[in-house]
Amino acid sequence: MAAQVKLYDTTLRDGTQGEGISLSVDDKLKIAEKLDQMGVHYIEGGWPGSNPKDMNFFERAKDLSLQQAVITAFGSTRRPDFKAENDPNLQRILDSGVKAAAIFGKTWDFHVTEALQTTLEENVNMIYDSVYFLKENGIEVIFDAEHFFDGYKHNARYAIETIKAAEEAGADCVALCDTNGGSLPGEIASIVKEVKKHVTIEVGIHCHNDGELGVANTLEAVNAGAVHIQGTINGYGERCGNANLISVIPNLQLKMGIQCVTDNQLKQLTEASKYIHELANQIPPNSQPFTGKSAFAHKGGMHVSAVLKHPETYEHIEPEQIGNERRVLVSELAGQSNLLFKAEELGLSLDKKDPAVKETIEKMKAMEHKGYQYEAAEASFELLIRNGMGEDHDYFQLDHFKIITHKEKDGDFTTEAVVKVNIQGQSVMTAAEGNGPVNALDHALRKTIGEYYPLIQEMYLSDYKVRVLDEAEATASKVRVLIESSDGKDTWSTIGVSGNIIEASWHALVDSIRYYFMKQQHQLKRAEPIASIPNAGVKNH
Ligand SMILES: CC(=O)SCCNC(=O)CCNC(=O)[C@H](O)C(C)(C)COP(=O)(O)OP(=O)(O)OC[C@H]1O[C@@H](n2cnc3c(N)ncnc32)[C@H](O)[C@@H]1OP(=O)(O)O
Ligand SMILES: CC(=O)C(=O)O
Repeated sequence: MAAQVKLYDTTLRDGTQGEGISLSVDDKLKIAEKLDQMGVHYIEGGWPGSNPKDMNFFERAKDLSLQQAVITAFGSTRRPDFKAENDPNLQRILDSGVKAAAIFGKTWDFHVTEALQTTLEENVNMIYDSVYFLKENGIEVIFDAEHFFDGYKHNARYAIETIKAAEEAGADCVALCDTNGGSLPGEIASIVKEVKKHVTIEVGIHCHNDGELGVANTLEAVNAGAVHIQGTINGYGERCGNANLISVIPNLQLKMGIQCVTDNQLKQLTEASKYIHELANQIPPNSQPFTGKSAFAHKGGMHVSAVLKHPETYEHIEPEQIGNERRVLVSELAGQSNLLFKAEELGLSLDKKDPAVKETIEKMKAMEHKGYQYEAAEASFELLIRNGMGEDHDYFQLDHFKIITHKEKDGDFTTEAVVKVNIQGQSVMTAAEGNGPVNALDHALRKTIGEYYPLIQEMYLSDYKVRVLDEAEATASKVRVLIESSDGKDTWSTIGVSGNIIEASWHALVDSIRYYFMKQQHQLKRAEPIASIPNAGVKNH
């Protein structure tokens, strides 16, 4: 179905004006390809008059084979008292070889006299001449009416005069900008409606998010007749960012019935959002609406119970429509529905009436009260459920461990750990060194049980996090250790809590190994029977 509105993405220009966002030319090209696949109609690649990187982007973008998106260059109107044909900024736009350009001009009288320091009349001429010059050179022109809403509120007559000058000079579209991001939805709607009485060309919208209304203001503008929609992926942009297209698109399509991309493109939204976060070196916020990890994550037992009966009880759309998924979290706020959902997800057949359901929930709540947080440690939680169902994954039992840390004045810091465990009735003891207590403990435990379970060599610790649970108690407080492990293919997280960081680490470490052995049970071979090894039973290194 044909699009009823046009999506204009400015991630590569306004998005990079956001603090901490910097993209290489390669990144920009990859993002441009992704935006095209997503169904975006215009991709603002940068400002050719600003820097050599942006110029290089336009040069290399000529080799992209895009399905539909038009690469667009950004720039400003000519400088006061310059001829448009002599203005270096406008010249760079022509040099970039684009078919479309967005140029911004002043529409707020205060900005004309105070920032540009020119006359109101000269500013109108700057707009007219610049648009005319680009149109004369065969370029589609979008006039970005900078500060339009603030300008309109201060001097409506002048603001309208500026956009009429752009229209008369041949602009194809006038995009009304809420540059300072402070307007309210009602103001946006009434001003867009008013503008539509004065111009006949396409009206567009470009909102910033300073009042956290970037998306709402954009949707209001569309309701009032705007058909050209500017925004950025994930809402990157100057100060608090721009209207987030990742939210604008599904709101338009699924709530307002305004077609802008195909249903298949809509399903790529979550993947596209993450991909662009990755290239921009940003950690995706879990709570990002629509595409965040938590956008369809249900934690409260009451919610889970209802969602399992009818998802729409606590979901505003079906997560699959935008390529996201429903998740159920486990915590002290869980009810039996959370547990049953998780069990099913894990392929465990657990009946609602099974006493293990109630017992496991009670045990989990008691552990959470001690400081455990299973939401972040799904492997430990799986062990807890399986344990509740009567499964035994106790591959070894601790007898004791000792850790000695040695530091000499101005000398090296060394740590040794000795671990003694029982494996299938045998007692085994090993020592190992490490660069700290947890590392030494990990090495010693691996050596000890490695003789029996060589599989342990396949897994390793990939992340280790410690959180002090009651900072007020200082060194007497509890610590929560979260360990992430991997075998190069999968990762899993386990947890330990104790008043002692080493004991907390031990619990997380042991859960990690148990979980891996449980998952790889088919490969879990035991080494030579210990009785055949001379002096078997106790090994001292
Ligand atoms: C609302 C927006 O987001 S607009 C986009 C803002 N983005 C950026 O600024 C990023 C890219 N900018 C740059 O690389 C640089 O600012 C450049 C190359 C464009 C200009 O650099 P410089 O020539 O050193 O000027 P500088 O940045 O200090 O100031 C901007 C000048 O443009 C003028 N100007 C501002 N808006 C306009 C306009 N719409 N039309 C013409 N001139 C303008 C300013 O009055 C100022 O002129 P002045 O130097 O005579 O005071
Ligand atoms: C043009 C632009 O980025 C703005 O006015 O915010």
